[in-house]
Amino acid sequence: MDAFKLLTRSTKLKPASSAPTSARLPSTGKAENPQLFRNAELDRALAEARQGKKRKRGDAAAAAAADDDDDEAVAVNLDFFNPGKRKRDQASDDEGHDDDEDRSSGGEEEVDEEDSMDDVERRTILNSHKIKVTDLRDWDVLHPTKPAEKPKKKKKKQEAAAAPPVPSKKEQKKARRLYPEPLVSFQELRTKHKISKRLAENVAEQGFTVPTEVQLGTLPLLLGGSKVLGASSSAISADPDLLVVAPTGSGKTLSFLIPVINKILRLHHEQPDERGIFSVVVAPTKELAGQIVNEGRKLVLGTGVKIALMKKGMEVVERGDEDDRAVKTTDILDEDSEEDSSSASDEDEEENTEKKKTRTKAPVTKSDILVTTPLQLVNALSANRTKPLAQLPLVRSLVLDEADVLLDPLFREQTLDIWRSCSHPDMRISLWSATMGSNIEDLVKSTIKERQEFHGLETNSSSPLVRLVVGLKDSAIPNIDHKLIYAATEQGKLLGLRQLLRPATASSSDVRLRPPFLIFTQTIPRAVALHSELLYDIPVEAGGSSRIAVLHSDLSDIQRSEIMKGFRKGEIWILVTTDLLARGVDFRGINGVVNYDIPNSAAVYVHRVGRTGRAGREGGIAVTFYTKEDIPYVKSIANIIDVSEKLRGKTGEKSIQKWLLDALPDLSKNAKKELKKHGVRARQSHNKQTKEEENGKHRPGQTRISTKSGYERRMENKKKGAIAASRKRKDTAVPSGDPGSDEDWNGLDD
Ligand SMILES: Nc1ncnc2c1ncn2[C@@H]1O[C@H](COP(=O)(O)OP(=O)(O)OP(=O)(O)O)[C@@H](O)[C@H]1O
Repeated sequence: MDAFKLLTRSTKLKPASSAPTSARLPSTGKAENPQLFRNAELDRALAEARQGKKRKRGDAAAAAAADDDDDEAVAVNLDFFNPGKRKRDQASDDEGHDDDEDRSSGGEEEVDEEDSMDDVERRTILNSHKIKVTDLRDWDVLHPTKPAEKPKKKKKKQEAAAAPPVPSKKEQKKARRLYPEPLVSFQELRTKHKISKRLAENVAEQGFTVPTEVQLGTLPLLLGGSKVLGASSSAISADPDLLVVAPTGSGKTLSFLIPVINKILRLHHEQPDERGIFSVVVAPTKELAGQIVNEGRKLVLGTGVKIALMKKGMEVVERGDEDDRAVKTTDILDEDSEEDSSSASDEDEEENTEKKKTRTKAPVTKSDILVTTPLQLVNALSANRTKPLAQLPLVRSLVLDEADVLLDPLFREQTLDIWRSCSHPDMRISLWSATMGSNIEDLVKSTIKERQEFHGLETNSSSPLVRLVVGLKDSAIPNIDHKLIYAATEQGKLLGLRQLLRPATASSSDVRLRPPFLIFTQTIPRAVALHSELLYDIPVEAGGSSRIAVLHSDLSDIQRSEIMKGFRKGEIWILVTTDLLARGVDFRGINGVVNYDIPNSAAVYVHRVGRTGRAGREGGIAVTFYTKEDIPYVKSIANIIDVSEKLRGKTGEKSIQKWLLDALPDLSKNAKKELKKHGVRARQSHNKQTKEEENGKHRPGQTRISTKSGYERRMENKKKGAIAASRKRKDTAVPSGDPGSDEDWNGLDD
């Protein structure tokens, strides 16, 4: 069934050939290449150069294999558990899953040093894929001044004269650049980085052909086993704390899960008696946390590593407290309220219900990896805030996915609490997002220091904080088309949206958006209202109202997961939602995103539109409607679109004309803050009189989602109310003189 054809209600659709984009829609399948910044010619030249280098070595075997499969040709030392050694021990993993496999493929060969890339190759590959790696340590840590040796007087004078001048900022910046050896193929995970065979097989099982840029850059850094050269050829030790900014849909999940699982496998082998939570992955919403667990489950299959989603009532620490055997708990905060704040800070706040119930203490989880939203884990660590925060003493990796939002004021305290509760001296943190505010780096640096001091750990300069940026920081992916459409009024937006739903009625130059797609609104009530407005826009032949759904944090967990399933399966074609789904959630074949209401910040725009164009898929469209009220807030979005098109090297007419960019007003810092916190004020509380309306700045109902005029709606409501009242009068025999009967009737409320 062609969803588009049915939605257009037209049989006069142009054939696919005349609509060239349809051939490469995200929903049509796999992307040819998930790398966003590749240079095919350069890649070919490098591959040839590497092959030439191997042949030169006169190693006949390597040369023969290089023609076949480059990675197999690498003479391998597969000592997964002992990467520093040259020879492989007969290691086995604790569960015995990998034992035989590792041994059989291990061999006693040595790592071929010459297979390491030379400096020029590393730089060329990293630069061509727009990967920039920077050592963020303070300059005096990076270049400590040598302690005075008490030299002879004469020598002391000479030394003082020859003391190196403090380098300029530019020189420091250059000196901070790092050039880790990139991962050119997934096979190298095994051959160079010695991950377990089973894990490597699970990765291969996913069917990915080449690593994405973020995988290419971060996996070697996090897995170790290869040199990380600095600009001045100084090497750093692996296993750093890592801050990653990489485009939406670029495969960050795999980038952090592989090293996390690999580290745990190593720990299982080295310390078989030590069991507990070794890794914590924090994500801002349940939907994203659930998705990470699903991805993780595919990777841990048969490795003996366990991954679990944090659930209410789950015990994460052994308290040894008898009171806890059967505790009366007060679930002060429902986690939905936490997600609400991530979705739209302004949404009508859900009343936090206090649920008092008696429960028996559950056994402590046996998972190695715990994936959680911040509040859920903090509640578990503090017994719903009735006890001091417990520690997580075994955690070696803490992953903050969508780190910028987790460190935003809304979640900051909870996230920092989790961070501080990880007390192991070897704990490393990695922070991932497609956007990262400028304040995050300083916050991360100070928290690393603070945690070390808090736990009395030694400040370890050999575990640096490294930043890896793919492409341009805080920019939208270049492989989607952006449309910024002026709709003047709320009614104009609704008309515009209906035109997208039935493009056959629009002219050929108009945007064509094929389902499945997402529609974002500013608040939950607006999402609900838009959903009911569109319910009957889908023809019955196409499945009618069952094809459109609304998802927000006021729904129950079960409803939320049912809708997610329906959308993933393709049963739901159009999903109206809030910013709850703006981040992280991966619906691979989404053809487009509609910003029915403009996002609260440029960062939210980047994340919302990044739900399409995943893993390099072409043909995704991002439509943003704006009204007169939005004009003061549109410039940052227009700028993002402009930069994205420049990145793409788009020729011809640009989506954002220069005159528009020049004409749009800049937003003050305070106004930006205000917008981020509250959204566009005019549409804050749907169906209620807003402050602006009260002050006469906006006409009443101006921001309401409806094509009907206020007068029409009032008349309709009156009619409905009158009918309801008359029924009520008929149905219930009202005892004479009952004072409640009149007061109960509230049909005329509009
Ligand atoms: N090397 C690869 N080749 C092809 N597809 C890949 C590769 N790595 C990951 N993917 C796929 O890319 C999609 C996006 O991955 P993922 O959800 O990890 O992106 P992300 O970078 O976390 O995005 P976001 O910033 O939106 O959270 C997933 O469907 C994943 O399976």
